[in-house]
Amino acid sequence: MTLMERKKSAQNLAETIHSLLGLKSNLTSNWIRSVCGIMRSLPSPRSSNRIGLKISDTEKENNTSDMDLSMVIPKIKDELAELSDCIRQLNVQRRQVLNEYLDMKGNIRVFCRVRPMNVNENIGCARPVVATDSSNVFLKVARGNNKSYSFDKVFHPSSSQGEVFSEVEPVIKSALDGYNACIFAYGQTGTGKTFTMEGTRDFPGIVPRSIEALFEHALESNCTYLFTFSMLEIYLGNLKDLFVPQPKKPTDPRPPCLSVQMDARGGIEVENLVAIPVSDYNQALRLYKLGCRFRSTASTNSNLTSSRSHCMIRIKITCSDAPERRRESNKVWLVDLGGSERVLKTKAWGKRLEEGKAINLSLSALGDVINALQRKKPHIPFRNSKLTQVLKDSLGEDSKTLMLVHVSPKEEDLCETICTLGFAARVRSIHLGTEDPIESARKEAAMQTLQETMVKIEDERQRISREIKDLNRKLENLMGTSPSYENDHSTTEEPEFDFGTSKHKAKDARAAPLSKLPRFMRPTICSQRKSGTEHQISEGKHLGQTKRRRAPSHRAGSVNFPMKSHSDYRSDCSISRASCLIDLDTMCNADTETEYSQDTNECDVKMVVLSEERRFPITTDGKAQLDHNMVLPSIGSKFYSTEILEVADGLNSQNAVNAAGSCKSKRVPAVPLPPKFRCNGQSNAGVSCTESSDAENSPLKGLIDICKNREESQKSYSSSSTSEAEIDKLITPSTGFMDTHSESCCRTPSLTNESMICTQHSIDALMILDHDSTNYHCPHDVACGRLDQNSNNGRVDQLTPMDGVKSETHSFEASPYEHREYCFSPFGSPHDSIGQEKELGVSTSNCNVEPDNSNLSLGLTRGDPKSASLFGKSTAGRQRDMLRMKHQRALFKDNANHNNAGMGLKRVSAEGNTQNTGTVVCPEICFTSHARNPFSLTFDRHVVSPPKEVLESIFYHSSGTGTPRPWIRG
Ligand SMILES: Nc1ncnc2c1ncn2[C@@H]1O[C@H](COP(=O)(O)OP(=O)(O)OP(=O)(O)O)[C@@H](O)[C@H]1O
Repeated sequence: MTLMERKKSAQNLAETIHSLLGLKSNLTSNWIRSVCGIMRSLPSPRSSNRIGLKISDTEKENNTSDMDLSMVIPKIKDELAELSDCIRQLNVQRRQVLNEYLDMKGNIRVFCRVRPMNVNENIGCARPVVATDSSNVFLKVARGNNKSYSFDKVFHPSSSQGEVFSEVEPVIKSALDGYNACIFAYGQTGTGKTFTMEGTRDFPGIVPRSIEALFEHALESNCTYLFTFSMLEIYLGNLKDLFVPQPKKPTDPRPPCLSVQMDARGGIEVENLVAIPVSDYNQALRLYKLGCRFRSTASTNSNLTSSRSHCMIRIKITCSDAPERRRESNKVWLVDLGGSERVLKTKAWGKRLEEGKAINLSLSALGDVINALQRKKPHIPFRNSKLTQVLKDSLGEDSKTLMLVHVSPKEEDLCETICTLGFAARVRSIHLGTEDPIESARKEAAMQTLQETMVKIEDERQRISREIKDLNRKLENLMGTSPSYENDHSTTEEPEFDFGTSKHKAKDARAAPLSKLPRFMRPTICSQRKSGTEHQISEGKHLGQTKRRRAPSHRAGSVNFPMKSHSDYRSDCSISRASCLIDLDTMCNADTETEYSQDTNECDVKMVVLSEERRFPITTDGKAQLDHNMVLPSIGSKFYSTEILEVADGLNSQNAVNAAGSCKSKRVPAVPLPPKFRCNGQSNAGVSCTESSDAENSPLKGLIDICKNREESQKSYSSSSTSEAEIDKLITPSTGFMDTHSESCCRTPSLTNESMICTQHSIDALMILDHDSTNYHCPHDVACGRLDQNSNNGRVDQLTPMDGVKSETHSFEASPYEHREYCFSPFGSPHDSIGQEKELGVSTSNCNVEPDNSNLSLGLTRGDPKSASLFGKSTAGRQRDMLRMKHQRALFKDNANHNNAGMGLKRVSAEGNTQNTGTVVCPEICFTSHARNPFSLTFDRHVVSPPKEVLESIFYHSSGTGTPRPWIRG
């Protein structure tokens, strides 16, 4: 037999056998075995794989030319189709099992996360009152009278972000299966809700991880998904789209408020909410960061960057080619709720009080709703708040809900912790000991079985995936083209639930040895502790951990709007009807306020029909109009027709808006002044100044005039030599004012020596630990009046000659994990000298006083405070800066470039420009620390303090107690 004939006969035999194999049910296994034996004995045998033909590479090389490809290829394709069907069925099974598993766990699950003590709390008197195991929280209320609360899962203080997300992951997974999902972070203010949801650059929270997981799973799937990303906040009962540019000035037209609509099937839609399609993780993250910038945050007694609203992220998922999905279009809500707060404790007033009340009301309404859902009550009070209205179709039986309750470990927060845990217990409807042990054991066993089933399904999927991969490769070789079965949805070697492969994701070291299991099924640190198999791994310490490079999120407050009904101070935004219900003078606390939820009528579902002009306000500024048009949905968009915008358009327009002056629109919380310091005729400046003839005689008059002239002529400072000369004259100390050598400070408060008092108090009250007290002063609660040159025609009449000088150098060390804004004033704390504490609320307001002759050189170093470096001072620069600091804010930023010893001092001007500089001269220093590690700040001060009456009209410090100071002495 020639080689050619042998090949031909082998081929024919193989084909014959193969066709017979199609009738395999009629053939005996012995017969197949013997035929296969014959085939193996033939030259260049063709081995058979599962049911098809397998051609070795060498043989392919030799025989491709004469093989009858038209026979082999269809068979491989048939095989692939069969395997794809298998995978599809396994997917359906997996979905069912996952859903069953989640149902058993509960469609509404409540987790608890206990915040770790921060450095300041550790060194202070606070002692932790919260102890946890994997599902219980124990409160040390009194000796022998501990309280305990049970949760679906408890994350203790050392739990990592990855651990938290591992419990959230199944919900995200089931969102891809078409279920609506809702994940909340609830808790007292300052307990770490934003940390859990947003996280930091190095410790990304649930939002970035969820986005990433969604895209990863979608990629692995064989379906085509469309994701759209939206962000809104509920601020004082109003829905605000965080992607719509906010007005830069109070007079600018405001974008219309969003309204909630319901369709015939009970689906909820937020009308006009901008939804931007995103196709990958990076796009979504960019949008998220963008939206975060417009969130309303403010400083309170409890948290320097307190969220004053509920921030809601909506990811809408649409998939039309997966009939097995629960819905064609569904949504995931990720909600960072505003912090519940006891108004009496936070001492909030005015704006902050209203915000706190609005937050408490809606949280109470949310608790009512979830409780009613849990108890399967016939009436669910969705209409009691905007929050619950928006989430109506995402809470309930057909949805997955996760509530992450956050508590503080501090003793002084015990009351709030009890309230929070009580709320959680109410939501969960289960208190410790009320669960039937037999029933829970049965449930545990069933869940265990489901877990095992899922693992089996996952194994099978992987095996078939590998086969598909092999066949595809062969097909490619035979055809010389890419495989036609590219959409095999399980081509990856990784288990479907393992997210550790993403290039964006910080890898979880614990994933490796337990990779057999989906991550959310792997034991957590808690359970490992319980079972004695604890891995001593904490977040950030993993070897080889890939850090996610996330830019630090920037926060900015909302734009100020004049509030008519409260004319004695500037305020922002409108007041909801809910907040109006409550008398501002009433001293309530959070506990009593929660009773108001049923009275709130802020939440009626309404159809807002806006005129064209209102939807698209025509401004004289063509660009502004363009911005709005680019981002707002189209006029014609009706209910359920939220326009989908191009992500690039949205981002571009936002960037344009930001560049145009987002810094300008940052919140500058205004602080009302007591009547004695308020002057007639001035309302929009924090401090009003009557015109006084004394001003004409003021030694600062020259300086004031210079400023005025400068504004009028719009000249740059540097170009005005006259100005500089005059400034020089004014600021140069003549009678020993500028003592450049540090001298020891007068520490004896003496009303007769105001300059010393002021200088010392500014440090004592704002920065230095009060060793005699168990409490700390609240350094950030600096309320500043404004001497607004525009509104006051440039006169700063109350400033009188300077009468003191101090030069000091101090070094401090900030605590880690701070993402805070600090303010301090070289003028000092006047409340002692005034003789009474001013309970004027809190603010980290800009200080817009005229440049005085205080001079600060600021330097920032990382790590060792002793090695703090000072930026050099340049006389010329200082003079320029002194003027520039008017209406400016000094902002420290943790530079990404760690090699830079100075770490970069960035100044943000009123115009939004930033410039690196080494010297700051300003009457008040405000800066934001994004530092994760301790850093130190060293400054030289040369303060010439104004006399008491000037201080009284400019600065007030609230006397917040109990709030840990962000600073410790370095
Ligand atoms: N698990 C944690 N690990 C480390 N730091 C944390 C943790 N939780 C919270 N923090 C820190 O505590 C501070 C307050 O947290 P955060 O701002 O997230 O609180 P919040 O509950 O969102 O407050 P609010 O409701 O007022 O907005 C932040 O500096 C944050 O970094």
